[in-house]
Amino acid sequence: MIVRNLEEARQSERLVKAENGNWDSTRLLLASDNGGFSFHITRIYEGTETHIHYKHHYEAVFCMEGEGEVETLADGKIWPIKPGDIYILDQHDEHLLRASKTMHLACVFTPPITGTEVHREDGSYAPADD
Ligand SMILES: CC(=O)NCC[C@H](N)C(=O)O
Repeated sequence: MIVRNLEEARQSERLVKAENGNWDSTRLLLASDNGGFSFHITRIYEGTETHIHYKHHYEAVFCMEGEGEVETLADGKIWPIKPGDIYILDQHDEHLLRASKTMHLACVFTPPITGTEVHREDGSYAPADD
């Protein structure tokens, strides 16, 4: 059994901030917990645009608060996102994530991330065995 608290985790190294200041993410469950997935609470700050391309991970993102949109680059489609929506990058979709109102997201990654990942130049996180 594991119990963790978001506010407590935000006071620790579990809180990771994007180098460009666009988002932060509190990694509540990680590869070291051996569950086969990781679970994060992410804030995407209002007025930001982030290029993301998880080539080595599958991610599901549930919006709890805020407002924004995802633009999938392969087809130029815009997907408005509001509380209650979930989007799933089942095709390792390259996309732009924009927040018009700071978004609070619950994110699940498989394979799990190790904890310190931030986006590389190409929008990806390093694969688990890197
Ligand atoms: C939605 C998304 O991928 N945002 C970037 C941060 C990521 N959720 C993470 O938790 O590392």
